Amino acid sequence: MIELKKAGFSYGGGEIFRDVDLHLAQGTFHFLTGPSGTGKTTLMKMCYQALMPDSGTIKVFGRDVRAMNRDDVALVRRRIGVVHQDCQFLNHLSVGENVLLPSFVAGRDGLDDQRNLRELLKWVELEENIDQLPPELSGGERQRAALARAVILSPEVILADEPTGNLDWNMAQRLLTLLIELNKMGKTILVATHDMNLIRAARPHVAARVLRIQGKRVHLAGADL
Ligand SMILES: Nc1ncnc2c1ncn2[C@@H]1O[C@H](COP(=O)(O)OP(=O)(O)OP(=O)(O)O)[C@@H](O)[C@H]1O
Repeated sequence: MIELKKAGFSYGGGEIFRDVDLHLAQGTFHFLTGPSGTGKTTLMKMCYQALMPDSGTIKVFGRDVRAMNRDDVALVRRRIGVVHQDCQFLNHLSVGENVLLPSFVAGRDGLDDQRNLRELLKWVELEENIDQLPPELSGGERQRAALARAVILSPEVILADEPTGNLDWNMAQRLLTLLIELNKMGKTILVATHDMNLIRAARPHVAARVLRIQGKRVHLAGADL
């Protein structure tokens, strides 16, 4: 689904990645770890074309990102759901409107998605919160709303950036369970996290691989976590 070959990236003078190889095959579940500031968010942005590599290639759904025009990028992005580290809600819109936002941005008439909305909010246990504003939600509720928004267009790939970062352990486990459910439905999942306990908790339920950013490259970690 997403493949990086010898990809390099710098912010101005600051090199973040050099010769990164990465392959997220269909239906796989990966965790992405690494100390703060090593580039987890940056790598995710490269995967959904918010950032272009300076060198090497990135293929998304088999297509080289450099060969895509803006329309191609927009179409590809609908196939990738993103849970941003800070959720990125529009605080003047309700939870329901925020979850439906990708549908409006994609120019869909929204009817099917509105039918999906209630199902989706039920799935993340937020059906009572549909008319609330994002600032009125707890941290765990916000993360679950962000997950609902990431999957409203039924993407094939879900990228979640520290989705459990500010949550207590029970809430983190609930969110992990939702991500594992999505993977069992065939979705390809990449979760950036600092939390080794989260990775250990996933082990009995999903054959997740662990990627570690080290020395500006992405390494497959061993089983010794
Ligand atoms: N827009 C930007 N311009 C310049 N430097 C940036 C920009 N965004 C991130 N960086 C730098 O790039 C490096 C990687 O940042 P990134 O946010 O990808 O790391 P991270 O591993 O996700 O960190 P954290 O775990 O703290 O969220 C950091 O040193 C950061 O300061």
